[in-house]
Amino acid sequence: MRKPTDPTSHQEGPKDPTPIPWDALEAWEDPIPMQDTKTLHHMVRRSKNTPHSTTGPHTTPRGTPKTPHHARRALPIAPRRNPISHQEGPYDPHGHHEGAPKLPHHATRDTKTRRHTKRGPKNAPHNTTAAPQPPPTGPPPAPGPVTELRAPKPPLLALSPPHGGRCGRTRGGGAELSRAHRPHKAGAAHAAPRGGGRKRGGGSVGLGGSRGRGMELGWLLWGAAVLLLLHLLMELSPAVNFVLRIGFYYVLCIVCSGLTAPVCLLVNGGRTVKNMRIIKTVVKSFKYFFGLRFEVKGLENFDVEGPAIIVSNHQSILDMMGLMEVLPDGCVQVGKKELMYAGTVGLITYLGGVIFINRKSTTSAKMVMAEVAKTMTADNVKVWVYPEGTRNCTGDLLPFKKGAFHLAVQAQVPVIPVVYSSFTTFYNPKKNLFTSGKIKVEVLPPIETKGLTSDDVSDLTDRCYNIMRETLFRLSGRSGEGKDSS
Ligand SMILES: CCCCC/C=C\C/C=C\CCCCCCCC(=O)SCCNC(=O)CCNC(=O)[C@H](O)C(C)(C)COP(=O)(O)OP(=O)(O)OC[C@H]1O[C@@H](n2cnc3c(N)ncnc32)[C@H](O)[C@@H]1OP(=O)(O)O
Ligand SMILES: CCCCCCCC/C=C\CCCCCCCC(=O)OC[C@@H](O)COP(=O)(O)O
Repeated sequence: MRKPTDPTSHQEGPKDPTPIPWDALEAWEDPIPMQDTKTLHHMVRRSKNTPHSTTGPHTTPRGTPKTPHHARRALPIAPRRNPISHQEGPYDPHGHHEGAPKLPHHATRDTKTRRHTKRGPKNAPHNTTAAPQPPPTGPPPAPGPVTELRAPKPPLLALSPPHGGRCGRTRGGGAELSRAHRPHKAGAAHAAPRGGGRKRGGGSVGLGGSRGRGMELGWLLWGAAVLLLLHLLMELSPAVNFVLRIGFYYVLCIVCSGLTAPVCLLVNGGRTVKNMRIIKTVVKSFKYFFGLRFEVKGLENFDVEGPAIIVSNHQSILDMMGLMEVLPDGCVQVGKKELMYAGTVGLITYLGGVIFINRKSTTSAKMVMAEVAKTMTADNVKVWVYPEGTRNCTGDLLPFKKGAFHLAVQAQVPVIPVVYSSFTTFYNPKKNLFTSGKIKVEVLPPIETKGLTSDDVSDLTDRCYNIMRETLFRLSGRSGEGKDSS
């Protein structure tokens, strides 16, 4: 591993190739990826250094990429290769699954079918208890060695393979379970409680349908009454309206993230910017729930050759909808690292390749940004930064932080400003205002940074700020304002 002699030298601009400050990056806390990549790193080291490991060959999954864990943490945006050490060979997220711990699937089946053993053959080959088992379908599963059962958890990138592996086994297991249930249903129907039989498999027709229909009607009426009450409360109280609408947005984000994460894992195999396409498709439907409309101009300005830094104003958590409305392909966002802990939302942002920064540590944030500057060109990604650094729903811009502009100058890539009109007419948490509304979005022409150095960053920041502020006021119907600001 390459070690720098001067960990602060990354600030010196593009002409001075920056050594990666490995030590400081190691110190950067990043629990979700760290946990997994540490395991990975540990496994890689052990397999390299101790080929005759006492824990056996299964402790290191075959196909594990030989990648420094901090490197993958910084910008793991290219799906099949190590985003920093590009020379280190192809990165195959699916490779882990070959070595993933394999539970002998009869273990799962045994616990679930023990109740139905009367119909099984007396000498079921894999049964270790006194009770016989139902006949196995297909070849009898071979229990793995103890070391397999104790193999370390595979890294997050290997949670769910796109082909075979766990998916295949799960399907098989499911089929056997349903077969195992059949004799139970047929033979013990008389012992089942009445309600249970009725609820499953369309039993309501045969078993007192009118009472079942009455209950269903009751539930429907209750549901309708609750909805009506909520509607009335929302009409009468702006606070209730706000809480319910924003609460619904949270629930939507959490639920959709939870549902989308497995899809991302199955389709793309792990953390990759490609997942953003899937996330975008889902999030683009959210606006219909809230009566929001977007009027977008200037999308052609995204068509720059190669990577770029996109900067935009940040008004609310609702910005996710606006972001996904225009997000170009191959673009990741810079986000605060606290997002990682937001349950399923944290998972989906992680899978989408969001670059997490620690706002409480300037040094750490700057180092992550410097790392991104190096890798974004090689990986050909665009990086979306909110230069205000926090949400601001006042209808104006906060002063810009300079991280995005340092990044652009270091990578010598253009800055593309994107401006969203003010939300204040339809969204204001202080006034409990959240109604439907129209948002105007304008993608402005790219600002070149070729030949600029770190000395030019302040000017670049001011230039961008002024253009964006002027545009914000124009889009928000406050023309004439903001022209003289600096
Ligand atoms: C399927 C259903 C899904 C449901 C929906 C769920 C999810 C959607 C999925 C994905 C979307 C995710 C979107 C995530 C969006 C998240 C948004 C945010 O989190 S915004 C907050 C985080 N972002 C930022 O803060 C970026 C802006 N900040 C900066 O750029 C900062 O500069 C910084 C790099 C963070 C550092 O900030 P800090 O306050 O610590 O320092 P200063 O800015 O004051 O800088 C100090 C000093 O250093 C110089 N500097 C800054 N950066 C650099 C650099 N890279 N290199 C060199 N020098 C640097 C700076 O100029 C200052 O010096 P001086 O004063 O002399 O100029
Ligand atoms: C197990 C823990 C469960 C935690 C529950 C999770 C709660 C969060 C769930 C859904 C919220 C959806 C948010 C979508 C992403 C929003 C990104 C965003 O806009 O973050 C704000 C950040 O830019 C600036 O933060 P601050 O203004 O500085 O603050």
